[in-house]
Amino acid sequence: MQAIEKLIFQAGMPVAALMEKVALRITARLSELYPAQDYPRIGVLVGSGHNGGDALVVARELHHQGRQVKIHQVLPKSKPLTRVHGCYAKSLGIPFVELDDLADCDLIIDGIFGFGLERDITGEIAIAIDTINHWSIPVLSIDVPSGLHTDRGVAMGTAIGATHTFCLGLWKRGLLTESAASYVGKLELIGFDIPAQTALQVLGDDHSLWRINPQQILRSHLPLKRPVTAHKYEVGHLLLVVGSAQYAGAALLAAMGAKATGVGMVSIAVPYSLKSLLLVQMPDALVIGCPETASGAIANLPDLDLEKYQAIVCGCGLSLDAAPVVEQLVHGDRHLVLDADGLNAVAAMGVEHLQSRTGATVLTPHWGEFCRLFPYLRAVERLEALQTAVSQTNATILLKGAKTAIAVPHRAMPKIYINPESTPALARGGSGDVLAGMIGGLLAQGMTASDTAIVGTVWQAQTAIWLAQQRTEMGVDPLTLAQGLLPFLMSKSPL
Ligand SMILES: NC(=O)C1=CN([C@@H]2O[C@H](COP(=O)(O)OP(=O)(O)OC[C@H]3O[C@@H](n4cnc5c(N)ncnc54)[C@H](O)[C@@H]3O)[C@@H](O)[C@H]2O)[C@@H](O)CC1
Ligand SMILES: [K+]
Repeated sequence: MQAIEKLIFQAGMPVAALMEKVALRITARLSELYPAQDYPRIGVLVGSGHNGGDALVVARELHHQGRQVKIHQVLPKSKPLTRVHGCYAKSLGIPFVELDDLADCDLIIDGIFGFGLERDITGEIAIAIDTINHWSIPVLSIDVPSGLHTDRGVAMGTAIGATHTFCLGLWKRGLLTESAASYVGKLELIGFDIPAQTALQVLGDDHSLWRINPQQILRSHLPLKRPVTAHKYEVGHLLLVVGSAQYAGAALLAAMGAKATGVGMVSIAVPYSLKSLLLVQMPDALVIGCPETASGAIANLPDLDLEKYQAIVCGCGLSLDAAPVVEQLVHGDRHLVLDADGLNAVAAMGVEHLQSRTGATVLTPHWGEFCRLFPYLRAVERLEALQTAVSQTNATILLKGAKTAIAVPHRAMPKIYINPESTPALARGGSGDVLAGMIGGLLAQGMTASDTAIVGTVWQAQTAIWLAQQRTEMGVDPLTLAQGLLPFLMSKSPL
């Protein structure tokens, strides 16, 4: 961003004009989200740099709209442009006040730091940020919540917990990270017409990090279309290798996730004692009862011709006692989705066994499972760790979290796609089983591994958001989720 900004200024755009343009756009969007009748009193926090300059222009405009604006400057000195905006605001009679005088505001605008934050925040500014975080006043952060590292998304000492963040120009990497999720609130991009040529010059066209556009992903992939002459075995045969005496429900939830994808045929390999349970719940599935270990896990797969399956999902509720089965599948050539104990079994056998697989491999770990798979990456930043993990395994890895990241093998440098919209309603035992089944169902129907991971993630997250609006976050249990996948799609594109 700094390099792009420099080129724009070199080409002749005056710095002050760009600040004016950006701040007017911020003001326009702010006025839509926080209308004057509901938010008459505005507190504006101003730092020493151009983030503070933006905030001062917004303060001026809101003052002219007739709102009661108060400004608190956190540092005595400012950059020249910020200083002159401050002088003009004073000349208009906008009061410059102590921090505590903002406590009665309806909205706080955070213009303390943007991408110019250089070091940890300490002393009075840290105290000010912590104080604001204790108030229950909505906060709108300009560019980034002050204190958050623009690239890494970690708090530098402390950081503002924003209600809304208006990111300026281009998405900043840090805002999309897992660690930023609890600081950024709702994210919006405020564009300011960066010339495409300038962006290309700085960034090139082969980026390794992408922000998923959920609406576009859904529109272009779902519902899946099948040929009019489709035969059930032409629209995918999926095998699930799942379940144990201890975790029977996971098998069922994975199967329900798979079913929602419309896959032509679902076969479910479970320990023999679970067979009748699965059949009652999934009469359309072929249930294969397998020999069991003493603990009720799958001991081995009976003589199955794995060639007939287009994809296999392995791991949901499996238990580690079924590790030999995971090993067999990893050494096979089928497209394979590994989840839960499937991942733990691979962690025990060593991830290097994935490298030579000929079929596609999709791993769906949360961070704990990821660290078991790649213990030497535990201390590395999440997205960097993900990139290394993909390079070493040649697998598509879906790292679950508030900002699920999907990393895909791509020449020298894996590509990472971040899902920007989700809901904590999904933080619930069983959500992952549904997802693994969905990915398997899509994979069996011929979608590429990377598309299945992206489409599955987006479809699940958007369904959960939709369900949470109707039933609250408490109401999005995995069964409801699996059953909501298709009604959600219908609500998007009624037939
Ligand atoms: N993207 C762009 O091209 C545009 C950027 N603009 C704004 O400019 C911002 C960047 O402005 P700046 O480069 O002036 O940087 P900032 O406004 O983020 O802050 C830099 C100032 O903070 C001080 N500082 C940094 N870390 C500190 C710490 N830990 N404790 C105390 N002081 C600290 C620095 O000495 C410097 O004075 C963007 O975030 C955005 O809001 C807009 O004005 C217009 C367009
Ligand atoms: K800010």
